[in-house]
Amino acid sequence: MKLYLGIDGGGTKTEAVLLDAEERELACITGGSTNPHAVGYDTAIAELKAILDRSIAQAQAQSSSAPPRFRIALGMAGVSTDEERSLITETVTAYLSEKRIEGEAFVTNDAEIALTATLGREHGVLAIAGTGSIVFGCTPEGERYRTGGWGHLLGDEGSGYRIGLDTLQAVMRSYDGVYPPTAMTRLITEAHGYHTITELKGYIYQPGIKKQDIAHFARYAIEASASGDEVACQVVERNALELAGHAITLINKHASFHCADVVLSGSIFKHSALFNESFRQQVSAAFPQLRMHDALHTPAYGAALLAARRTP
Ligand SMILES: Nc1ncnc2c1ncn2[C@@H]1O[C@H](COP(=O)(O)OP(=O)(O)OP(=O)(O)O)[C@@H](O)[C@H]1O
Repeated sequence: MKLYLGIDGGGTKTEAVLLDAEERELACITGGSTNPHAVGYDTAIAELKAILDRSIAQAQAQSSSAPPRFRIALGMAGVSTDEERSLITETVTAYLSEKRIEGEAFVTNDAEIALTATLGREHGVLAIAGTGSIVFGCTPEGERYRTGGWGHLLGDEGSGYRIGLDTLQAVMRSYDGVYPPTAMTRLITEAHGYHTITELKGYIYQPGIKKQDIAHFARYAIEASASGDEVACQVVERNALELAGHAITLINKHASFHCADVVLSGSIFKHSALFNESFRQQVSAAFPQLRMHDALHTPAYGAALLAARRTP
């Protein structure tokens, strides 16, 4: 019996989806971040092995006959160079042999799995706004292009991280009177049990504060902007326009992208109507023939489809 496991390793969480030979979903497992640039290699690999343990235990519990054979596709945020891909492939291959499990693994990227999840194919344009951000394009002939995706220090425009950082800076500017009062201040003080917003300083400058801790604050801009808060709307719209600029640059790189399907993926597109709409308007104004789609299925499901359909 052959089973297909798709893994979407994000900056905040990792999701695994298990499909049977008929591409029916058997299980969905979630765990912590497996992005080595967000949590470090040791933690990322330990988390990946824990997710493999749980996925394989679920698969074995559901297969009554002979032990299943696995094909595993991993779409990992932050794993983009050949060296990084080899390291993850070797780690998973060694894991399978150590556990005496029959199977093979290959690493794709978080863009290809998200495109496959919605379009059922790997060509098209994808904008991801999750903890990080990237715009990715693949032509029908398999040529690949990307804009952004350089991580939180070098890029990540329009990401949860950047919106989170802008949110933190905006509430401090509002406290100083540089910006007008904003509902984000109350949302943060209430959620964190602060008496005053200045307590943020003690939290943010603690050692060990990570990219995803900053990205967490994006939710306050998203919530306040939904009620029309001026400062929050500016934060959200500015980031949507920055990511739209990346998308327009990417689309300009190849004629086939000018009338392509564009998939909008990641929690920021999902949870912020303002972000989603601002992005769509800006990009459609430049390329009116594009077809925009909100992501239909999870990227982990797309990874599992790739595991089923692509030979490593
Ligand atoms: N309910 C919510 N409301 C508003 N924002 C949210 C919500 N849930 C998550 N977010 C935002 O989305 C970010 C995570 O997005 P997502 O789950 O798409 O990323 P990820 O897959 O972990 O990361 P990536 O793919 O970028 O490495 C959080 O950091 C937060 O900023």
